[in-house]
Amino acid sequence: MIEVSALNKHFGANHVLRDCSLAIDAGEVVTLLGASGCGKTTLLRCIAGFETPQQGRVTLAGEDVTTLPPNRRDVGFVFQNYALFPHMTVAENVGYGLSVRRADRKTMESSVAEALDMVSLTGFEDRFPKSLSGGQQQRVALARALVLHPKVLLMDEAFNALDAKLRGAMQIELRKIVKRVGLTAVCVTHDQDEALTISDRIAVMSEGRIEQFASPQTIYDSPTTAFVADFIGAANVLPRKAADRFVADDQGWANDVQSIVVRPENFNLTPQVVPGAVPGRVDFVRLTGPDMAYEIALDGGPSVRALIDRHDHIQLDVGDQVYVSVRDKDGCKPVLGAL
Ligand SMILES: Nc1ncnc2c1ncn2[C@@H]1O[C@H](COP(=O)(O)OP(=O)(O)OP(=O)(O)O)[C@@H](O)[C@H]1O
Repeated sequence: MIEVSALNKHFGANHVLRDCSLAIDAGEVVTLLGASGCGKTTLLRCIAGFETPQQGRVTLAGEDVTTLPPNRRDVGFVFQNYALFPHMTVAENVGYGLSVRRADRKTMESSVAEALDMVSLTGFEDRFPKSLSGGQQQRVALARALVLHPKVLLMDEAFNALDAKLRGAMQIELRKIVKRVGLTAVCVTHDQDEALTISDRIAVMSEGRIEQFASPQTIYDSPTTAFVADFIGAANVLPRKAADRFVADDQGWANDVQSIVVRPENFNLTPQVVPGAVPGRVDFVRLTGPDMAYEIALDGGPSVRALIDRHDHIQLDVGDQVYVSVRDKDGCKPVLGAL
């Protein structure tokens, strides 16, 4: 549905996108995730038509749109600050795109009503943006994009203006709406929880490159690089030598593997000696809610993080001697690169 092929974008000497390629299926929700400045907004703007790459191609539904302006692409856009017109009512804001297209009054009224219904804002037609909550304003912005029935919805940090609790609720709601309508959506965020909540697939970006493009589960369970492992969820990224202490028979890891990733929940802690376990000392203990999070300084280094279910009833305090082993050797994942 959306195909981005070997995109390169420079701003002067700044090489912002480096050979970015993505094939996004119809009906998929994809997130571009990465730290500030990694190029995710620029990639979204190339898909929208606000930027033109120096090299590479963007196709939408099979049509090469690389050099077409935004209004000639069938895309809807939700901006970070919603960009609602303050002097227009909710209905006028939502209907704006239709009035530009000179839709007749009847079509306009029924389309606006339909779009407001999709975002659960029926009855808000005559209100002005400033009288709405942040979440309601975001829904108006979404309705304004949906009213034109675009093939593709693009969203740039669309949840930033909301407080943490509302943000979580709106992420779930957005995903439900997009799935119900059957849209293809591409969203930019720097927030890993948001990416995990709304996405079918996540493109993790670093320094203008797409490091990995896969489902949330694959990204979490099988990251391909040390960067991705560290960016999504908590991870122990261990030098290969250190990991060999836990996984003696080295699992046939390839030669170019530099690091091994062990998620904190894959470590087991025991106060008594266990065959194959590595001795260490508890450095820090923290309650996370359902789990206890431990930092353990292994004898001879390095430090590792372990997450233990409180139902396991392991009582360990700072300074205690402890033995660290892995629960599942298959959960020790070889990755490229190091931290
Ligand atoms: N119009 C522009 N002119 C010059 N440089 C730009 C322009 N737009 C973006 N850049 C530069 O390109 C790089 C990537 O910016 P971009 O906004 O794509 O990153 P981002 O990952 O979305 O970051 P953020 O989360 O902070 O928005 C940055 O170094 C930025 O300064």
